[in-house]
Amino acid sequence: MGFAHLDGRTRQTKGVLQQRALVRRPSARLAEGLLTHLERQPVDVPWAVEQWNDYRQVLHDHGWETIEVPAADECPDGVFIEDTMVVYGDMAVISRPGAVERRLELPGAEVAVRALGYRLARITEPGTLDGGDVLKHGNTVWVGVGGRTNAAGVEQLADLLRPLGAEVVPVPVEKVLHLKSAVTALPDGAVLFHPGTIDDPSVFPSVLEVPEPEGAHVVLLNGNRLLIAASAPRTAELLSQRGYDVSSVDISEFEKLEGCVTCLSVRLRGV
Ligand SMILES: NC(=O)NCCC[C@H](N)C(=O)O
Repeated sequence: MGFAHLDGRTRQTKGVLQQRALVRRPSARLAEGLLTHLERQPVDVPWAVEQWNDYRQVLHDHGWETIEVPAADECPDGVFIEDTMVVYGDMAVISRPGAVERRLELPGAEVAVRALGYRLARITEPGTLDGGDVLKHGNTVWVGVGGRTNAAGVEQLADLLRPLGAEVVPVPVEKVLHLKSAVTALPDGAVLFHPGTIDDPSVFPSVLEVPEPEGAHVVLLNGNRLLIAASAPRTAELLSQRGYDVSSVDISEFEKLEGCVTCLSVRLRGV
């Protein structure tokens, strides 16, 4: 017996829940990726590809099917597929990245999610929105605003998701690239954060402070299983002590480009 999380509600389904994740292979031009808050460092692209394969393997080990979005080799940041869309229930909202150069990444992402049967909507001018600015838990959708995502983008997303039962909450973000560079949520809704990344953590009903910035990023695999970056060993230990089954993956080459574990996939939890 599976459960489908559509329209923000959980419905029992006859089938086994399909866990599918969109991923996109790193471009050979990865080292040219955009930087906002970090100094540029040399990037070992072949090692990045190995890390990307390891990331996919952890998803596979936990029952996820990864679906490769058509390559975008001319897009250095194409591997950060999370930014191209926001999926809620049976709707995929195609983003309008705040960085103009990343808009070339959208066509392949749109083809892939349409082929999976999702209804499509899109953010349009003057709105901008990156998927990395959108954190969902239950029917609450927190959206980072002030960096790559502007107020018009938040408003458009709210207009699209409210009819599906979502409550959209804007969160000012300026110290880090995206909202999910600062916070992600545990299965129980507790929001992980490291001091100094967001001004006002009280916007979240429940928070858990973590000992390192990278510890704020987790991917929910299923049940109590989490994926975290190898650069957050103290947080991995903290979460293990709280009863979570934590898998670590080294994504050092992506972190050099302000990427994190959530950026490398779009997780689709549907039937
Ligand atoms: N969701 C994310 O946090 N994506 C990371 C994007 C990093 C990329 N170098 C950028 O600046 O757009």
